[in-house]
Amino acid sequence: MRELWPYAREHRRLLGAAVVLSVAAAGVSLAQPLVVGGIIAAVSDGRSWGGMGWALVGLLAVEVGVGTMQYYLLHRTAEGVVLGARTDLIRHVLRLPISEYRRRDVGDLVSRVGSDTTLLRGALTEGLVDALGGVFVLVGALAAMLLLDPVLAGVTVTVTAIVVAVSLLVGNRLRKLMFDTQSRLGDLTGDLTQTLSAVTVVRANGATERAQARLDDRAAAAFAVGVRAARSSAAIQPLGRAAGQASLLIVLGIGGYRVAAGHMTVAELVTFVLFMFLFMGPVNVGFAAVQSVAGALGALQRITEIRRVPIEDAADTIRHRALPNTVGPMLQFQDVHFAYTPGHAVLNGVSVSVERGSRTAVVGPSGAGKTTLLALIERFYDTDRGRIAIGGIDITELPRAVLREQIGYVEQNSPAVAGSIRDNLTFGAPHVSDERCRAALKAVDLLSRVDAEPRGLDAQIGENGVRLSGGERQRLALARVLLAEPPLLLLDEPTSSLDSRNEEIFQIALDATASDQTVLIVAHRLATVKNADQIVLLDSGRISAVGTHDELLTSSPLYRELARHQMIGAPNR
Ligand SMILES: Nc1ncnc2c1ncn2[C@@H]1O[C@H](COP(=O)(O)OP(=O)(O)OP(=O)(O)O)[C@@H](O)[C@H]1O
Repeated sequence: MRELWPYAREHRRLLGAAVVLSVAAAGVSLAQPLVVGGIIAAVSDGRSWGGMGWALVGLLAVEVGVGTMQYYLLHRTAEGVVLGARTDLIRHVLRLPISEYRRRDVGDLVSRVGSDTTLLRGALTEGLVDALGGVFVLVGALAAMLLLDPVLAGVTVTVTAIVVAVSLLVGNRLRKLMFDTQSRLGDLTGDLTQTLSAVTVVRANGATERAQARLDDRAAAAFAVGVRAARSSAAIQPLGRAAGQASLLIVLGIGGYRVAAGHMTVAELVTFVLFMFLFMGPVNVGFAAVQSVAGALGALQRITEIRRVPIEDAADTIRHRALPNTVGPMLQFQDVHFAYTPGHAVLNGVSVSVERGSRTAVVGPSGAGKTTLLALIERFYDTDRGRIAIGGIDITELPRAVLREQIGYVEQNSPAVAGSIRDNLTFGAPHVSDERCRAALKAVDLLSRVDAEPRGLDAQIGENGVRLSGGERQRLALARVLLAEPPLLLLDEPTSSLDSRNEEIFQIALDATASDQTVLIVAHRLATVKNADQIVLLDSGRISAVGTHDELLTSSPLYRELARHQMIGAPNR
């Protein structure tokens, strides 16, 4: 729970007020047995007790008032702590290295932000209220019991301590089991997320039953751990109740004997028993909360696990804060080596220069490493060896934000972000006017499509842009980078989903980009490639040839082969 202190610190004033109220509430509760004892003693002595009766009523009324405020303040603090933990986790999850999203189930990350923080909330709102509310009553009642009768107090404490020790042992085991339960739940969410995102593939392949069976297995795994947790925790509450009853019986037995022997008055015994009830109250609440606290600790462990993964730029050494306006090549790859998994090289000694304002096409067989090349420029991954420079500066020496400001990236499958058409267009340039948005849409022939929507630029495109076709998404992504006007455009098969008319529109839009914009384009279609200033032919992670279309047609058998078989409309056949 130490990990939560930074979030609690923000609310220390509220927490302080809640602690003061908790002390006051405990004082009010602890005064009651004394008043009741006084009333019994007065009745037995035949004295008047009316004033004490009213005092008791007053104490009860104050207890309700103080208790209400204390409850609110503690809940408010607990909600604040959960909010802090949640937003901090979200901030962290959004900044993890790209490799972490590939390595982990995105659904599992979602479940850590959703269900783990919810578990934490449950235990904190209940646990914090009960713990802070109860601790002063517990300590006060114990002190009063020790003062009243150390022997009876010793009996109560010993019985309770044995049961508490047992439940702490169980609680530790339970924390591990709850961690496992949450992890199995994360697996289930991960699998479900993946299945739903490929739901059309599942349906088209008639694989719904198989997908369900796999998800059922995941759910059953979570159930099995849940059952083990239930088995471990089943005895805790009955044990707690038994401890209370045993203490009561022993205290009543010994106390009754003492009263009979004249060593103790009835009023003292009743007062002691009332304090004992006050003492057992928080203890029983603690027993009842063992499972939810263990769940919260398990969830906290999962949250902390992600918080400990360094964020993307944690180890960056920044030597330049900005990109100076230099002459010379826009991009340089110098002997770049890279592997996603050690021992499986994807890029193997790539060296190439991209001139400022030039159009460079990257071509090559599927799996040659073309997309990887672009991902390295964006620093989604870092090279294993070698260096990539932008404007003469090693990209690892620039803040990633500065580097990425230089780049407009249209990905292969051009995912759309949640929100409206405008949100998608202005993602990279938040303050552009509607006129410029419309001009960019016109350039990619999307304006009439957007105008057909009743809400125009405000039309929501739904999660992943499901209301847009693949080609429309591609054109929207292109409009987005055109609007941001970055010096470097990275386009990964930007025309793969476009028909020939739209491909032509794309070419026109691309040709209209500023002449000082550098374009690096991964392409399969000859129409996109043949006018490039240079074509880089990648094969199995190595540069096989560099040159213009005509040069490569003459010099590279692989390029000739690609032109003949893969590129649409290859000339000279
Ligand atoms: N995240 C990843 N983790 C592990 N391996 C990957 C990852 N992404 C790509 N690869 C592998 O790296 C190699 C190069 O992939 P890349 O996507 O760069 O190829 P490509 O030339 O763009 O292919 P295509 O033309 O089919 O898009 C492939 O063998 C691919 O399986």
